Amino acid sequence: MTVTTVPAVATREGVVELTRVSRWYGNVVAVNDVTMTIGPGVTGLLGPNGAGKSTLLHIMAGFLAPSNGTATLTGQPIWRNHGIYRQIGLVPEREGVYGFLTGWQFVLSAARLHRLPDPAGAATRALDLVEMTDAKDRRIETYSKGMRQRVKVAAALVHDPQVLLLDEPFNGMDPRQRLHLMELVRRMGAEGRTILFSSHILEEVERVAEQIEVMVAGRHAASGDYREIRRRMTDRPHLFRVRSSDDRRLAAALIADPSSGAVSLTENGLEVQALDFARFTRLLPRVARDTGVRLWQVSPTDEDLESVFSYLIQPRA
Ligand SMILES: Nc1ncnc2c1ncn2[C@@H]1O[C@H](COP(=O)(O)OP(=O)(O)OP(=O)(O)O)[C@@H](O)[C@H]1O
Repeated sequence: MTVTTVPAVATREGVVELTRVSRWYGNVVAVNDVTMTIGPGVTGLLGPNGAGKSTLLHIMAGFLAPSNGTATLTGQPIWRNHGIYRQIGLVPEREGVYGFLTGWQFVLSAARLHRLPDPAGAATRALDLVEMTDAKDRRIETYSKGMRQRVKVAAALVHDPQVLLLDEPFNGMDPRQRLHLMELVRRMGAEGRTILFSSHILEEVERVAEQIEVMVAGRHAASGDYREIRRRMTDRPHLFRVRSSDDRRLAAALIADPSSGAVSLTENGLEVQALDFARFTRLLPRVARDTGVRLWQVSPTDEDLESVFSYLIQPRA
């Protein structure tokens, strides 16, 4: 007997698909011609501030209409499709919770808004899932950041949606709270839900997500396994500024090694492009020692997130 497993993308069950989606606000193009498929499991949506992550999540949640293109879930359009809204939960970035309510009241009101047949039962299950049962009768204003986030997740999950979208869920949490929420996100993904969360921190994304989608300046910059994305980020040429007791002598010695690319002398010292990052970081102190040059300053000039991400969107040979 042959057993055939049908991939989720083929059946499109629980699959969110964006096809050539753009969204603009007046003159601002927040999302620019994005085509993306998000299937069951955990996917991280990575990008610097202003990349268009929140806009994309809101389009997927049915909160915003695309200005152009289509967004579907399980093959059905999302925008103004009430049946589909039932299958999506969104945890927004902003707090959006009333501190005077208890966790129980907050999640129960979400269940009532969905007109669930058994709101109390649904609220109990959702609070249990995020391990907030013990604290459910305390007012939200007494919760820690992590607890508030988990209660927001419970409200977004109260109708048991297939798709859960989380906007910067780990922001502002302490490490323990972060681990706890990461564990919850992983568990929900393993149960077969389609989970997409946004972040601007690669380390955060790669600890939870198998698949990463990278957004830069409204464009879909890269997509893939986190190892591949990390490799591309580390392998890019790095630019360093170096100040030393004898820049000229150091430059001559560095040029001789293939791990340094262009080396230029400037008023502020040397600018060295390291083609092989790991090799260059070993080379520089060795060369300085061998040539008797003292290093005063070694600083990366292109380490900000924008330049790392920009590198990802450069066309490659
Ligand atoms: N309602 C709006 N009106 C005008 N411009 C907007 C609006 N919402 C977002 N933008 C702009 O669209 C672009 C994308 O914003 P968006 O919030 O989607 O990015 P983001 O990646 O989620 O960033 P952040 O992490 O800072 O929220 C930004 O330039 C932003 O200023």
